[in-house]
Amino acid sequence: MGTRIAVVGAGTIGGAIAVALKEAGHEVVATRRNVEKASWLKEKGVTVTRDNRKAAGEADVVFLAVKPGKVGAVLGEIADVVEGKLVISVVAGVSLKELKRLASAKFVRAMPNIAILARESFTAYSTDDLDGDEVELVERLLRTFGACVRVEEEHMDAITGLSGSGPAYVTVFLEAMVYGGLRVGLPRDVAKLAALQTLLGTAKLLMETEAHPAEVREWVITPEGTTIDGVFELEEGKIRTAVMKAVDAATKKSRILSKKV
Ligand SMILES: NC(=O)C1=CN([C@@H]2O[C@H](COP(=O)(O)OP(=O)(O)OC[C@H]3O[C@@H](n4cnc5c(N)ncnc54)[C@H](OP(=O)(O)O)[C@@H]3O)[C@@H](O)[C@H]2O)C=CC1
Ligand SMILES: O=C(O)[C@@H]1CCC=N1
Repeated sequence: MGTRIAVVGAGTIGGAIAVALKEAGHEVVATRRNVEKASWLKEKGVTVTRDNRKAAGEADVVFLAVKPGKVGAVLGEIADVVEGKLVISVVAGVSLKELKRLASAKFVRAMPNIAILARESFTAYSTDDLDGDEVELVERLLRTFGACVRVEEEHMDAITGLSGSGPAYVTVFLEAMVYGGLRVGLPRDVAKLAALQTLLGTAKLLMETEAHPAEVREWVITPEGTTIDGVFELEEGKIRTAVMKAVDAATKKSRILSKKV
């Protein structure tokens, strides 16, 4: 049976959450102030309103998806109607301790990514005072987004820097792959499909074989062949350092976001 869900803050990620849950058979009400910008949600059967208190008050589970700087005001507005309820926050950088200071709800801190739109999110979550049935409900809801893993809260900022922000890094790499293809004369549509399918296929291969990425790379590099020349250029461009620095910078930013509440 479907659960009654309110998504408070139906922007980019809140909208994706609302649609995924609606399509999984739940009753979903989504809120934002500019409701005219949420017509795509209505088309998917999500009820849209400006009324946070009514939406949260009538729901069994509330998702919180506003920006960190809005959490204090929004939780202040709905605190009494979410008392004792499950509230799943996907807000970057805001700790369970901070959330509990703002309302007496049963909080879950979760970090999905935009691949919810394709039901292929990696979502990590953390919580400390839910019973077994509540944890089961949370996982059932989060699994509608894609893969879901429970972690200690100390890892949530790093998860934000790695997989929460990750789709942005991957699209930079993908765009570069496509440009590389254009530079050596491929038609645009072929270059795009070649890059996308290569990413998808490599990820699937690594998942299925559980091989280390370095091992798969060795399978591709033929001695004196083509790939080693490409890999040589990548290493000279310090791609690994660049990606590690990107994850590090986003993690550090997540760690300071709590100060904005
Ligand atoms: N984008 C992503 O990939 C991810 C984002 N997140 C987290 O999700 C949160 C939202 O990010 P994102 O979706 O990118 O940002 P958006 O700006 O797209 O969404 C935030 C939404 O909150 C709404 N909002 C603001 N104030 C209120 C209010 N008082 N009541 C109800 N709704 C309100 C805004 O709409 P309006 O102005 O119309 O009210 C807006 O649509 C952030 O905390 C971020 O850390 C987490 C994982 C991934
Ligand atoms: O950029 C942000 O702050 C959010 C959190 C993770 C992805 N987007």
